[in-house]
Amino acid sequence: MYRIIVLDDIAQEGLDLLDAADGIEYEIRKGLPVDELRSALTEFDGAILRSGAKLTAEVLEGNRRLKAIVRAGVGTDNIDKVAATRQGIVVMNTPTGNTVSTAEHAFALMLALSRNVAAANQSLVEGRWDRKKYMGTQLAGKTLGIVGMGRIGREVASRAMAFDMQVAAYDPFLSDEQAQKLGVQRCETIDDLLGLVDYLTVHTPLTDETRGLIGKSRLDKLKPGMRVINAARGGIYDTDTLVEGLKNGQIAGVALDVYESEPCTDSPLFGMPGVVCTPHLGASTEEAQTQVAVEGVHLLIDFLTTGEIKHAVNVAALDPKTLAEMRGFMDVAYRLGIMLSQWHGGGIDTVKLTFRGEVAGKNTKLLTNAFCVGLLERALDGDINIVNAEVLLRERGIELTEESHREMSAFASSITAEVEGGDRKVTAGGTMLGHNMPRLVVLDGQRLEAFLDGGMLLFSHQDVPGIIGKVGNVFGQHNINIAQMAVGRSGEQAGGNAIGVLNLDTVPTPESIDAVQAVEGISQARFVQLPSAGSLPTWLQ
Ligand SMILES: NC(=O)c1ccc[n+]([C@@H]2O[C@H](COP(=O)([O-])OP(=O)(O)OC[C@H]3O[C@@H](n4cnc5c(N)ncnc54)[C@H](O)[C@@H]3O)[C@@H](O)[C@H]2O)c1
Ligand SMILES: O=C(O)[C@H](O)COP(=O)(O)O
Repeated sequence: MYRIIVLDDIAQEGLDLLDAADGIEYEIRKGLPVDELRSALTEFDGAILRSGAKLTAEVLEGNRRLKAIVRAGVGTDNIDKVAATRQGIVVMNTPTGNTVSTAEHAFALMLALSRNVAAANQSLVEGRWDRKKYMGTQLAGKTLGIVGMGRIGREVASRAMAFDMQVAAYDPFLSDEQAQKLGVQRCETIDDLLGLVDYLTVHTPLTDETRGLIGKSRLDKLKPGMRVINAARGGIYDTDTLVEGLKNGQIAGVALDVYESEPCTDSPLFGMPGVVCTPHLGASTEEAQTQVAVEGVHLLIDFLTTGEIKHAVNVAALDPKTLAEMRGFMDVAYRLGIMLSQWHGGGIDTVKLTFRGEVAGKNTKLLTNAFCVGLLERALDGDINIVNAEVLLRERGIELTEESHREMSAFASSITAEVEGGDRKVTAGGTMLGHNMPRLVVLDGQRLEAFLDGGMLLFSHQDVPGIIGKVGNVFGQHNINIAQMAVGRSGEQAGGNAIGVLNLDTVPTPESIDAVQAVEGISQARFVQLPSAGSLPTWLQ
């Protein structure tokens, strides 16, 4: 008998499936305090939950029985995935079941803001017939800004267009071509978007990049009198900034469904004029709850009874022999992905991977997935791994092609990646030299040899005397130590295009990068951050 624990309210349709499944029994145990939760989990093989239960490292630590956790919903931020992975627990979610309901809720909040629905209702039921006070604004003709054009962001966009709104969007993975197809105006940066929009809605996970997206430094960049909506994750807008913006009129309305800490029954925003809030109801429709419960229960039963893993958001089990054999080149592929996402720096349309030599005869899917993890992980807050990376890449409309050639190039094995989007194409080749030493051996067609490690400054330049010395001087003046340096060029003759790579001991200041960029003969300089050995994902350790 497999035992499943149900930790939050899920739809009856999901429970009916559990009742009907052979070899499965379940218990509903909601609202357990930490100690009881920790001990309860040791009696079960699988768990299913929503955003209520918190599966922290403390709760999961030492568990030898639990093998799978299913989130009946999207966000897995209430599950410590690093801890789960270390415990060998697969974490899965149901990425699409509540997409439409959440988009509709964001839209409901936008309409409620525009027409003062909540405040007018409150005033009426308190006995006032106040038609003057609640003058609203029309959505048609206004511009909606969307940060995060994933599943929910795109559904919101199509609804906004049906309401005759213009849509401007920012998402690092949105290319011009995709934006054109979706009928939205793509903004290069978040700041480009902010000044344009009458309404702003966010549909990203909470990451280091999205936390405090609207904070004090951006308040005066907003179009005066605009309105903001958050049905993604609490913390994306800074609460104090929203309060200040409402008070000084920079912001006319705030609608929130999510909070930094939940449950939340106390916020300085509650009760302020122009504020409408709901208690995390985005996914609370009969349709969404039925879909996520049914899908979630299927995921658990299939995993426990057949070993099938779908929609995993942490590391999938790989047999130890394959992993040992492939780990070095998976590391190369992963680092090339991280480097090229930053070196390209914009929306990506196509990725081409070429495997040469011995590695071409191995399981190159693992290498492709490792590359895709590197390419996307900065935008996806770690909810990406070697199991789901390729699917997530293709879901974003990025075309992926792979080629394998058994004959060797200059190295026994190598990986070349070509990333294209907008009018920019970047390429990089990598290999392993020695034991566990990922190296960059080609960048944008120029041969070189550099460590794929830590902070790196990449710069394209003319192959003329004096440039390297000037770059060295800049970093000397800014007290930044250069650990390693490599230069390369495509041909044998001087005078053409060349590339330089510096491994730096500290993160350079924006001023120092500007100073490098200003050196005559340098066409482009960019700092990229790669992981050091201690900060690799678990599947590479
Ligand atoms: N309120 C609710 O009940 C509810 C329901 C479902 C989902 N959510 C939350 O909504 C969020 C989005 O869900 P989804 O299914 O659309 O996810 P998704 O993965 O399909 O889309 C997220 C998008 O955000 C983009 N992104 C990441 N970092 C970014 C950044 N710094 N700037 C701009 N864009 C960035 C990604 O490229 C991606 O396209 C999740 O956090 C999820 O937990 C809330
Ligand atoms: O990430 C999600 O799926 C939503 O935030 C919904 O959360 P819920 O399942 O607790 O309603």
